Amino acid sequence: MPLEGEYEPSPAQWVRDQVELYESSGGTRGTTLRGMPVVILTTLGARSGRIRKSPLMRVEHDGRYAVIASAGGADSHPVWYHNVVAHPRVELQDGTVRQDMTAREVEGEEKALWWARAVEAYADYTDYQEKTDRPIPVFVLEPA
Ligand SMILES: C[C@H](OP(=O)(O)OC[C@@H](O)[C@@H](O)[C@@H](O)Cn1c2nc(=O)[nH]c(=O)c-2cc2ccc(O)cc21)C(=O)N[C@@H](CCC(=O)N[C@@H](CCC(=O)O)C(=O)O)C(=O)O
Repeated sequence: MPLEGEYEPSPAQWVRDQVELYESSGGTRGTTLRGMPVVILTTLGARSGRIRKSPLMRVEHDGRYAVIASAGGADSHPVWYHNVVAHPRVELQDGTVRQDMTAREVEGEEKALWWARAVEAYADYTDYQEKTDRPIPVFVLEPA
């Protein structure tokens, strides 16, 4: 059941453009960043209730995904982090496949396992965590 609400594009032009290309091509174009696979996370705004879409690196294992709230190693969480906390029912588009998912933040050993998978998919996550004292949150997404 798709999330309902008015879509509010990102204020960041490059993000908006990637979402637009990804979606308008049915998930056949705009699906990478520097050659590495990207997914689109759709969330419900924690305050606005608007539909928000965030391209994120693809981290997948046995049909489950992780999304990493790295924000390039910034000292504060990306805003979409608060949306997922407030509304764990999200949508994920992986290429041509779009799924309803439920997100939960993971800690401890489970986080370490998924962090290793994330770094394998996108090595820059290691640099991002070194750049900030903020523990970078990891959500695991499972089919709703
Ligand atoms: C700029 C800001 O974006 P953000 O949600 O902080 O997310 C920043 C980035 O994480 C986001 O742009 C990602 O897509 C960047 N990004 C990645 N970001 C990551 O954190 N991890 C990744 O793996 C990642 C990969 C990636 C690949 C390709 C690409 O093009 C971008 C990629 C934003 O959209 N702000 C909006 C508000 C958005 C919002 O959700 N507002 C909530 C309020 C939430 C609250 O504050 O409670 C609401 O609508 O209610 C605004 O200022 O109007």
